[in-house]
Amino acid sequence: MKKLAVLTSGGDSPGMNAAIRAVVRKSIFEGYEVYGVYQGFQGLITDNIEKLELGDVGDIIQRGGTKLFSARCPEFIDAGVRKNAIENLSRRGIDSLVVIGGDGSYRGAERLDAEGIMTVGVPGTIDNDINGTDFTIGFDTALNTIVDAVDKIRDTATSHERTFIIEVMGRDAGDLALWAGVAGGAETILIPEDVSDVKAVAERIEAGMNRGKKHSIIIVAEGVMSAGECGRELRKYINVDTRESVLGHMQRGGKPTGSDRVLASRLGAFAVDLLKDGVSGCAVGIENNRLTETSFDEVFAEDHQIDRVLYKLSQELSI
Ligand SMILES: Nc1ncnc2c1ncn2[C@@H]1O[C@H](COP(=O)(O)OP(=O)(O)OP(=O)(O)O)[C@@H](O)[C@H]1O
Ligand SMILES: O=P(O)(O)OC[C@H]1O[C@](O)(CO)[C@@H](O)[C@@H]1O
Ligand SMILES: [Mg+2]
Repeated sequence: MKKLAVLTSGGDSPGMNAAIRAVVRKSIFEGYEVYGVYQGFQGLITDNIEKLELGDVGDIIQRGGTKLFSARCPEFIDAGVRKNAIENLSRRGIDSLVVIGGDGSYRGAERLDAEGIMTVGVPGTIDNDINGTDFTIGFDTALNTIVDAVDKIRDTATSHERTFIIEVMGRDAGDLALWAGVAGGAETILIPEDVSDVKAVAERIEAGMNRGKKHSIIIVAEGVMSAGECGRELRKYINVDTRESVLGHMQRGGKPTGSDRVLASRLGAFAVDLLKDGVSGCAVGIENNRLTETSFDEVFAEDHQIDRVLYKLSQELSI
């Protein structure tokens, strides 16, 4: 019987459980024996691998986090360490692997594929920073978590006539900041894909205040600077009552949205389809609502780009 394994790696993201469920159920549907690797690449090295049955992935589609746990495992860069991981799979007769994770996890997945384990990547990260897909699993949930926080902060910003600086995650990508800024009606969105001119931001806030505007929301992506740094910079140019709010890891938790559950289900099952057809060394994605596969080489070829049209719109709407 063909054997396939699945793992989650890197920062967890809401919807990873739905993706695990899809991989497991689709694999069994296709006649595979399926294994769960616990703690990402770490579990491959330590041989933390268990056979999964249909019932093992019941009652998880609605849960945040990952049933298989996740880890950052820096030593996986070492080919000698990976050899041990591959041996742990081969000993069980497992020749196919689904890696659910972000861009870093794809690096490990690409290596495993080159070294003899047929591997497909599924984009699971809140950062939305992966080429070959319009959306990553968890992005929509994190976006909604941020928007909810922004709405709440706006209430108190209005009452106290303050400028709030809200720092959001995204590592080197500005997608969460941009989408949350548009959805939350932020006055300013600072993303790493553009030059951040805090003096110009201060001038805009001042102009707004002169027009009678009482409060302001600035969303700053963590890849630009911290909320604290942004506040200090801003106060160099204007005398404004600011408060900073770092949303932190709450952005990674919570029930996945319906969209993330459906996306995870589609992508997880598609990854199994590809492996069944002998296709590997690639990542699955969704582009214009169509399921696509993109070779790891192509995924890595260029830096992830922000949606420039949406960014321009955000500027037009926040004057
Ligand atoms: N060059 C590489 N070679 C082999 N493995 C790698 C490489 N880069 C990263 N990895 C593995 O992938 C793991 C996850 O990578 P990383 O911490 O960048 O998270 P990610 O998958 O990008 O997810 P997220 O950004 O959402 O946290 C690393 O801890 C490491 O085990
Ligand atoms: O949970 P950790 O290891 O602190 O990592 C935080 C990072 O992980 C992410 O949440 C997901 O990549 C980033 O947005 C953030 O920079
Ligand atoms: Mg990443």
